[in-house]
Amino acid sequence: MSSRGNLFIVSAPSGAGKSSLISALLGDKPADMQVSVSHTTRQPRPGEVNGQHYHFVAVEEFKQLIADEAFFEWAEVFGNYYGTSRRVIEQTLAQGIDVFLDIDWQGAQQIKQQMPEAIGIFILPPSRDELQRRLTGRGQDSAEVIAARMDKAVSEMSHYNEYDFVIVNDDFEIALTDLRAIIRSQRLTQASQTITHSDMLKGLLAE
Ligand SMILES: Nc1nc2c(ncn2[C@@H]2O[C@H](COP(=O)(O)OP(=O)(O)O)[C@@H](O)[C@H]2O)c(=O)[nH]1
Ligand SMILES: Nc1ncnc2c1ncn2[C@@H]1O[C@H](COP(=O)(O)OP(=O)(O)O)[C@@H](O)[C@H]1O
Repeated sequence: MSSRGNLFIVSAPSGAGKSSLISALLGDKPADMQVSVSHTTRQPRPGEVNGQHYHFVAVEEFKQLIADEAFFEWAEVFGNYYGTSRRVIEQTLAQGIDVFLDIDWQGAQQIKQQMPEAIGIFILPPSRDELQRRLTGRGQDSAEVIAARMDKAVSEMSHYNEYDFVIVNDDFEIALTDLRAIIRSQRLTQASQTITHSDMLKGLLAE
């Protein structure tokens, strides 16, 4: 008997390292974890693949998906729309696979309202200076976009206390170990396991 997967929400200010952490976590494609691929109306960055990093869609298409109630949650971030497909999440969780949502605090609030058992994880950078360095070092955005992202970072970070867990991504390997520990501990909760109904437990507790 397989149990339902856990839903993990991972949020952070842009540049804090959440994509890197999620990629490292799912690097060798474990069968029991998947990252949700969002829809967005923003332009792809160099190297981004449609259907892999995001489903890149036009504004009209996104609005139609909203009207069709196709999204579990959606939000406007940096002037673009982003949304999480409801059907894919439901199907994946039903297969017993854990799902990771890389979404902002607005989306996290919507998910928590609909699914309070979802686990919220917030990633913080060690300092503002380091955040600026990482955004610049990534080399994917113009100076103007980076300045806008830095402005947004402070308001984004003010939502850290709405999450169940907070990870400071200073040393990458430590942050990754912390992330793995959260997932592991969540899988060991009774609610995540079918252990209470298992033959093993019946055998252990039999009079
Ligand atoms: N609410 C919501 N936010 C999303 C979704 N997908 C991505 N985001 C957030 O949108 C913000 C911008 O993402 P992106 O353009 O990829 O830039 P990045 O933050 O530099 O990786 C980040 O905070 C993401 O977590 C989504 O489906 N829903
Ligand atoms: N712990 C870390 N120390 C130094 N650089 C990091 C660390 N974590 C991530 N980075 C780098 O910072 C940049 C932003 O990381 P990224 O994962 O794209 O952030 P986000 O998805 O949160 O926007 C990338 O160039 C990444 O390699």
